[in-house]
This record gives sequence, C-alpha cells and structure tokens, in this order.
Amino acid sequence: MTPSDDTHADPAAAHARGSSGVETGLASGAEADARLMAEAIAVGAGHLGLTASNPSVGCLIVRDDGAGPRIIAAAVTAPGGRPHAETQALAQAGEAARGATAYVTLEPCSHHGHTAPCAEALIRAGIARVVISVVDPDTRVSGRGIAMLREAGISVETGVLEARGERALEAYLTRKRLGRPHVTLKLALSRDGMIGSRALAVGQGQVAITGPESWDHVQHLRVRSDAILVGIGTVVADDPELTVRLPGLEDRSPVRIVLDGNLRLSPDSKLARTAARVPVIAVAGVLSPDDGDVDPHGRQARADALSALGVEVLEWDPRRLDLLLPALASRGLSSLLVEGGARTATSFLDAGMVDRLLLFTGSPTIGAQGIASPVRSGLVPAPFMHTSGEAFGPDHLDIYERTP
Ligand SMILES: NC(=O)C1=CN([C@@H]2O[C@H](COP(=O)(O)OP(=O)(O)OC[C@H]3O[C@@H](n4cnc5c(N)ncnc54)[C@H](OP(=O)(O)O)[C@@H]3O)[C@@H](O)[C@H]2O)C=CC1
Ligand SMILES: Nc1c(N[C@@H]2O[C@H](COP(=O)(O)O)[C@@H](O)[C@H]2O)[nH]c(=O)[nH]c1=O
Ligand SMILES: [Zn+2]
Repeated sequence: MTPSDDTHADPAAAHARGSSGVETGLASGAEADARLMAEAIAVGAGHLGLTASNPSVGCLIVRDDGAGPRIIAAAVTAPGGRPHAETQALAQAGEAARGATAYVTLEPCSHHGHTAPCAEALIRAGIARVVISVVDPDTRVSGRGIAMLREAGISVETGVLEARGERALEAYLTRKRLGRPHVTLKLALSRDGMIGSRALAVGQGQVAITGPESWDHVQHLRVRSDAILVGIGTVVADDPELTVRLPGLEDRSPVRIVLDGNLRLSPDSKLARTAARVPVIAVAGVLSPDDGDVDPHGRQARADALSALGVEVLEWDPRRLDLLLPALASRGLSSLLVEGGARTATSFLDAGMVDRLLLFTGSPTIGAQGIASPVRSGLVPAPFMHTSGEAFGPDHLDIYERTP
C-alpha cells in the first residue's frame, strides 16, 4: 500500500485500481486497521473546504479473501456535502461490498437528512465490519449510527486513530462542539517582529516578508479553509485578492470576509471586483443615529454599489466576534483562516477565538516604521503551545495550538 497524504489531488484518482483492488501487503489486525484508517483519513482530507456545513469524510471498503486486505473502493464526501462518503464507496464496490470491512473517519450517519442514513446503506450492502475513527457529535447521530450497525449484527470498532481523525475533522468538530468555526490565525513576521510598514503609502502594496515557498503553503491553507478573513485596514493598505491562485486549484478559493464597521470597502478594490466569482462578505455593522463621522448617504451608496458587484453587506457588529463567529458557523462555515492585519489579529487573540497560530518568520527587517505583530515566535503566551516548526525556503514557520 502507498498511503496517500496528498490532500490536494483528486482522492478517487489517487486510488486508481483494477477490479481486484489495491493490495495492501498487510496482514489483518490492529496494525492493518490503523494503516487503513490513515489512508481513509488522507482520502477524507481531499475535499476539505469544499463540503460546506458537512464534514469531509473518508471511506474505504476493504476485502480480505485470505491473501490480506485489499482496498476495493475509496470515496470522500462530495463537494457541497452530498452524497456522503459511504454511499459513494458502496456504489464503487457493488456486490463485492458483501462481507467486506468499511473504514470510515466519522461515525456513519443514522438520520434521514438530505440523504438516507449511511448506516442503513452499509447494512443493506452486507458489510460485515465497520471501523470508525471519530464518533459524530451531531445530535441527530451521536452513537445512533453505531447502535444501528451493531443491532444489524455488524461488528463495529470505534476510536481507531482517533487523535488523527479528530485533527482531520477539527473544523467540523469545533463547529459542532463550540458553535463557532475553527480559527487559524496566520501572520508573516519580519525578523524584527513586524507585519507591515507605516512608511508605505496606501495602495503601494504590502512589504515582502516571506518568499514563494511560504506563499505556496498559504495557498494550500486557503484551499482547505471554508472562509478567509481580514480587517479593512489590510484591504485599504494592500488591496489583496485573497483567492487561491495555484494552477488547477483556482476554483478552490474560500469565501472572503472583511471586518469593515464603516463600510470603507471600495467598489474598485480587487475584492469587490472579483465578488461575482468568489463570494465576499463585508461585515459592516449597523449605523446608529449618533455615528456623526459617517455620512449615511455615502455609506448607503457604497452599499448599493458593492451589492451590485455581488458583495454581501452584512449588518452585523464586526467588533462582537463572540456573536459574529457563531453567526458564520450557522451558515455552515467550519474553518476560518484569519490573515490579519495587526488589529484584527489582536481582536481574535483577545477574544480567545484562535485555535491555531501560524507564525511565518522571514529574513527581512522592517525597523522603526514597522507595524508590530501582536505575537512573536518564541514569545507566544499560554494557552498556546508550540507544536512544530518547519522551514519554507528562507522562512521559518512555527505552529502553536491552543491547549484546553
Ligand atoms: N504580515 C502579515 O501577515 C500581514 C500584514 N498586514 C499588514 O497589516 C497592516 C494593516 O493592519 P491594521 O491596520 O491593524 O488593520 P486590520 O487589517 O487589522 O484592520 C483593522 C480595521 O478593521 C476594522 N475592524 C472591524 N472590526 C474589527 C475587529 N473586531 N477587530 C479589529 N479590527 C476591526 C476597524 O476599522 P473600522 O473601525 O473602520 O471598522 C479596524 O481599524 C497593513 O500594513 C498590512 O500590510 C496585513 C495582513 C497580514
Ligand atoms: N459527510 C458525511 C456525514 N456527515 C453527517 O451528516 C450530517 C449532514 O447530513 P445531511 O445534511 O443530511 O447531508 C453532518 O452533520 C454529519 O453528521 N455522515 C456520513 O455518514 N458520511 C459523510 O460522508
Ligand atoms: Zn451519511
């Protein structure tokens, strides 16, 4: 078996197989279960950022006819969230599913939602054993899928490679458990801890801090996110596009969100001009009668112009992250990538709304005109814990995770 960890490739194509399936070279048992679940997790990761409110689940159908386990089908939740992984894998396997084992990263669903329950489909297909990584916290499922399978006489094992499974499904699990998206804050820091420069005139573009290798990695982070968020200060200063521009993955751009309490977003900005292609939400707050410094007519005209371009102007207080994030979650957004700037990063950190912190440190120094980052590598306070570090060309990425 060559387990696939390429989350960017088409997961089904990664499993090109003949009618006899993919030999794994393993003997059945706990080690094979773990290896096959690792493969199911890799397959499931293939549609992160594409399945909206649904988790991107991986499912393998595996047969052992005496010569060791063979993968006869592999599927991931379809873009948009349906069909679910199991029904697609069962369709691929056909009659060969009878007596086989299903490896599923999330407990098979038991509810009649938009589709019939996957647990029922597994039973009907004659699956003999189901191996599950994570139990589904969805209140419509939550143990019922497992119970249905067991009642039908299927042998069920749960918690296989659970930590890795939880990590792969972290966005979905955070939304279900905490009622808000999983938040990754990513910042690019100069060697002296700055994220930008005040010396640049508006529209002069951003300071180059990190190189192409980091850029490539951030593009992949965007691919796997449901939404990307910045403050209006960044939009005014840099006029970013915030899309995915990797060849072949251009259609994987996440929803773009701007915190913009005074609706300063210009209809001429790259965000507004591309809104018809990739959604943009401007979180614009509600004008109160004493907002003396804002011309309500100007604001309304801007709102109209932006709406005509396809920007959604959301009258929600961008300062109340404690309310905004649950509102985004209720739209089905499970993973949020916050890309700055300094004030926005500070707000998310102060509100305790950052689950993972990615600090890219580049080689340039910016000096006294710099805009200081609210956090610096090596100086990140609790509750964050440094979990890994990696080089990207001349840059260094440090990853910190929130500890419970
Ligand atoms: N190196 C890096 O990783 C990055 C660097 N940058 C740099 O950062 C600089 C911009 O940073 P900064 O000026 O701090 O601007 P931000 O992008 O953080 O935007 C801040 C503005 O957003 C609005 N806002 C609305 N709600 C919130 C909220 N909850 N929290 C914070 N702000 C909110 C406010 O404007 P209002 O009152 O009008 O609503 C506020 O002034 C630029 O120089 C840019 O190049 C930017 C991104 C990444
Ligand atoms: N994506 C996925 C599952 N997702 C489950 O289904 C719920 C959404 O149901 P519905 O809105 O009807 O599609 C979601 O909250 C989660 O419980 N289940 C599975 O068996 N396999 C899958 O591949
Ligand atoms: Zn299902």
